[in-house]
Amino acid sequence: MSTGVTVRVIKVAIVGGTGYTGVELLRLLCGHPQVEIAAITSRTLAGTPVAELFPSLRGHSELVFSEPDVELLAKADLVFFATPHGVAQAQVPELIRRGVRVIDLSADFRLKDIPAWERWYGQLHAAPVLAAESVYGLPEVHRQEIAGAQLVACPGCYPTAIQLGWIPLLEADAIEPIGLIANAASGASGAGRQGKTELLFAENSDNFRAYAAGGHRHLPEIEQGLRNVQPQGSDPASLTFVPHLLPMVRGIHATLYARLKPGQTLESAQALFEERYRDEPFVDVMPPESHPQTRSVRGTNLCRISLHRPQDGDTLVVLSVIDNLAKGASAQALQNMNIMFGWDETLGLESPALLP
Ligand SMILES: NC(=O)C1=CN([C@@H]2O[C@H](COP(=O)(O)OP(=O)(O)OC[C@H]3O[C@@H](n4cnc5c(N)ncnc54)[C@H](OP(=O)(O)O)[C@@H]3O)[C@@H](O)[C@H]2O)C=CC1
Ligand SMILES: CC(=O)N[C@@H](CCC(=O)OP(=O)(O)O)C(=O)O
Repeated sequence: MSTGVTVRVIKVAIVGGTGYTGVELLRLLCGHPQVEIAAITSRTLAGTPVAELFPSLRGHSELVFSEPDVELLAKADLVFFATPHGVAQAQVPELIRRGVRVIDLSADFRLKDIPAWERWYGQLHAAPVLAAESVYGLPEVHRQEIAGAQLVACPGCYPTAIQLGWIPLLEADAIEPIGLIANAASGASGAGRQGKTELLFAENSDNFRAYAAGGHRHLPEIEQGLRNVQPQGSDPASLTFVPHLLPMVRGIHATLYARLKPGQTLESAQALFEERYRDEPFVDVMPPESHPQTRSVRGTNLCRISLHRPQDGDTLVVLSVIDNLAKGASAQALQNMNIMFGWDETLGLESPALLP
């Protein structure tokens, strides 16, 4: 997709460059022709060359980690926050005042319901007005608003896989919106690059388990996104969401269960998906009854989706896979950047998945 806008090189900065989404952003940005990476921050490793911490970037980056200083960040045209929740909401207001554009990968600006955010994240929100003004960075729904946004809140990884798997059906009022069920499993990189016992190799390998089955903080984000696309007057979508931890590094596999409304079939649902995502460069609607694999999207910005109708009953099963660090975080952030600056949406995101 070409917008005809004049192409220029912009300066970007990454806050949180020692984490998994930060380094994934850096990997992708190194191959982006319109971007100069002006700064990458770490409080713990300021002064250390990036390629010393991440040898995969030797020969690709001469950058040295800096302290996350607002004067440094304000020199950039665009700042990515790849930090735990609570960090961006404290630092973004000043950058916004100075006219810098921001893409936040954390949950700080995703929810419009601030009391809900405060309940789920257990702290007061420091910038509720900015949260109200931010644009939710799911391009398949908000492309136009993203183009003009100063602050984009990148969706969470589970919410991306799950929303893309149900949006065509809810927009067309083709499924019962109440009582949806989402079982989703994530690779361990979804939990970030931090030392938690349950993420040790000896705990997580050769093992499979659910977590937060009684309520995960992505639930309100998913419900907000699903309700946003429903026709007016519909019963608001509600779901049971159970996340699982997979003994692998990257990838999310979501299995979504919904009841078809009378008159709907596998074929009509398949037609809805094919029509809805026909022009989407990063959503692949596979033939019905196929089985998308996380491996087929590893390192890419793709979401691959397939539909099933077991035993010809009234349940429609949607399978949706993404790479949590890519379409679930950093590659989606790049897609948002491309839209914000009027570039081809696929710039820097063209490579196929890594195999094996
Ligand atoms: N991992 C995933 O698959 C996904 C993650 N996300 C979200 O993206 C964000 C980043 O995730 P991830 O990369 O996994 O996290 P990591 O834990 O791997 O990295 C966090 C980074 O933030 C920096 N940081 C921590 N506290 C501060 C602070 N107060 N000020 C400035 N920098 C700070 C850390 O560096 P240092 O301490 O050296 O400064 C580190 O580089 C999180 O909000 C996460 O929920 C969203 C979608 C998917
Ligand atoms: C496997 C794993 O632990 N995954 C993380 C999801 C990471 C993510 O997307 O986080 P935010 O929405 O907070 O940005 C979790 O369940 O907390």
